[in-house]
Amino acid sequence: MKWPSQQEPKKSANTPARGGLPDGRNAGNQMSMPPRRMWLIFLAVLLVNYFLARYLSGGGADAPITVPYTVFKEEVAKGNVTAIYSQGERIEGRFVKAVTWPTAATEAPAKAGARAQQPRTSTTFESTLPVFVGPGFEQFLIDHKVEISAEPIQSGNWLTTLIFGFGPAIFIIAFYVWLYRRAARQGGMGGSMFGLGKSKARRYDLEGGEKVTFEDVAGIDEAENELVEVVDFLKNPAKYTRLGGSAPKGVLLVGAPGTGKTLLAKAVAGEAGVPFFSMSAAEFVEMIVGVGAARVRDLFKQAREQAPSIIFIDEIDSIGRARGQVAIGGSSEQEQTLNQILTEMDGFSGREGVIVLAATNQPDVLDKALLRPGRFDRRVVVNLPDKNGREAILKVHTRKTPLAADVDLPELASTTPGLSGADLKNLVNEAALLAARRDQEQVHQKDFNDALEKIVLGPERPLILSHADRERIAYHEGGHAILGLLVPGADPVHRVTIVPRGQALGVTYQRPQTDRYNYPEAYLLARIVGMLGGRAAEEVVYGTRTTGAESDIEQASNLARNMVMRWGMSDRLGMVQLAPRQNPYLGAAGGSLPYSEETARTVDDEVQKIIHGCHDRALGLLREHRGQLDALVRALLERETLDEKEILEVTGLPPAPRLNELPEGIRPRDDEDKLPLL
Ligand SMILES: Nc1ncnc2c1ncn2[C@@H]1O[C@H](COP(=O)(O)OP(=O)(O)OP(=O)(O)O)[C@@H](O)[C@H]1O
Ligand SMILES: [Zn+2]
Repeated sequence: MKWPSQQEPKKSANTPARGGLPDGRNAGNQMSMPPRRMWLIFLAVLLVNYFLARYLSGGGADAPITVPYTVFKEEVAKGNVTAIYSQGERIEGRFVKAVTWPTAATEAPAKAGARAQQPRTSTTFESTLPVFVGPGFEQFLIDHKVEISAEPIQSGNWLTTLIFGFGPAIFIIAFYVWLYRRAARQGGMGGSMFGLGKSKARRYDLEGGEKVTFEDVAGIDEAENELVEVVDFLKNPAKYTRLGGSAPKGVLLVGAPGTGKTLLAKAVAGEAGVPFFSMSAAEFVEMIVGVGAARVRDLFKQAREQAPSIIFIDEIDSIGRARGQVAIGGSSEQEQTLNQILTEMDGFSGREGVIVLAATNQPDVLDKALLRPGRFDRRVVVNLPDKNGREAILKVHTRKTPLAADVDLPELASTTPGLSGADLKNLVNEAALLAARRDQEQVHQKDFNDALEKIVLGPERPLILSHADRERIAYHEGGHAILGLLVPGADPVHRVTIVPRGQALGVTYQRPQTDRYNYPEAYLLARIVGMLGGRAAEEVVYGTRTTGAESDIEQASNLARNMVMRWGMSDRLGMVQLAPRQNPYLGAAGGSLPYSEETARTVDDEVQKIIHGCHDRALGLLREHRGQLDALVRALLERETLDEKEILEVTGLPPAPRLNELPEGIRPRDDEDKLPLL
């Protein structure tokens, strides 16, 4: 049994955030026609070819009949042959009057094993001369006025030959030409099939991609503001270069996945009204060495021809890794590609009006050469949106969604810390699908909540649980929830459920009132008390323990360890850094800092002290408020899911007093000081 609780709707690794969505930027990736259908067309073409050939050769009235030499000689003797053409032993010829062969008479004694031939009538024939034909043969023909022709007799035959001989080849070639044209028009496959060195860059605006403007970008205002200047430059390059100043060439967009880097780049192009060439860096590098560099050249050439324009290189870290650090194999190819990008960027003056935007979520691994002046010397950080940002993004994506009156976007924004723009877009989409499935005309708040739960925890799991199990789960979740209400400084409890979902058998959601960028110690302790509340409730009620607290224990231990090792919250150890800071984009960083064994023991002691203290506090509070806990559990067993209002109603508890909140707007600089979410 495992019921990780108190999950914050943090972005989970398997959030099906982006990908399946109609995103426009993937449009050029695939041919619009599935390969299977192309094979069908190919087959059809071959079939048509076959039947045409058969018709012309077999079905035609003038198809020659094959006659024995004796019959041929007879017909010549009768004066019924006008002309022949001979090549080696084979002769073709034309009758005066059509002849039917084989005749009914000759058919009967047909030799066993001889191929049965259907009687046919024709004015042309073929035959084979026996080797013993003497010199008198020619005279014999002349006597019977047979013209000996220098050219093949069967006039219609060249077509047959052509189709038989070259038809399939011609059709195949035509088919490929057609395929290539199509692909070239789409800018997709043609590149990889026929011109490896062609960049597969897609001109977004030509693909029928909707024009994106800053209107479509929300919640990342700082990044947006920094790009306004780029737009201005593209619109009016002369203004900048008039006094000899040089224009921006490269801008690096840094931010977590799904924060809208691609969207921003498109918006810059859209605002400036210039072509947008986009390409993922991973696409540059193929198995064949040298291809990457050629593609880069081609990409820049295209962009320059259509300047002013924007080149967008996604995931630049996949080729821009510091040289020499790349894993063996493929490294030289990456290096070449990277060098080509550097060369191209040095090559244009900046007056040409080509601006290169590149995106990455790992700026620290990039080769320093990429970041030098004249290259990607500007860096724009795209942060995960804060509460107001999330609200704005939800507004953008619900523009076309019919929302019911009960939908509270600010509330939704406050329950979704850690979600990116792409996640929020996905949330709106899931909620709309859910509402449609429920035959509603509008999307309700409940649809959003259910969609969020599904995204964060996975779909509901139909588990058949005994009454005893359900009760135990209800007490566990009830413990988390009650403590969330009782402990000063804890996040408000937003929702409790004992519906199994994904890995969890039950969930208690708490939502921060504001985005916090700086966490007071009391808040951290309140969180640990809440995390330990599930197990504590089980102990108070049943006096026994289960495995259900595994992920609670994991989270609480991590938090306590960070308090001691990173945030100087142990009096015994003081403000000594014992664990490295975490990369905000990569989660926990590897490596550890050196310290003595004695310190290690002290760390363990201090962590244990925090955990034990919080555990005792949880037990004490729950014993004291057993009545409220029982009431909450009764309601949970009955209704399975309770929201904030219902929880306060059934427990009769007032919302817990809050610690002083940080004023909104206090933000860390860039990506530096943001505490990793817990
Ligand atoms: N700030 C935002 N405002 C509005 N929509 C957003 C925002 N951020 C992301 N989205 C939505 O999410 C989609 C995907 O975002 P986008 O591809 O721009 O993210 P990204 O940062 O480039 O991600 P990746 O690093 O994975 O390439 C966008 O098309 C857009 O619909
Ligand atoms: Zn729990």
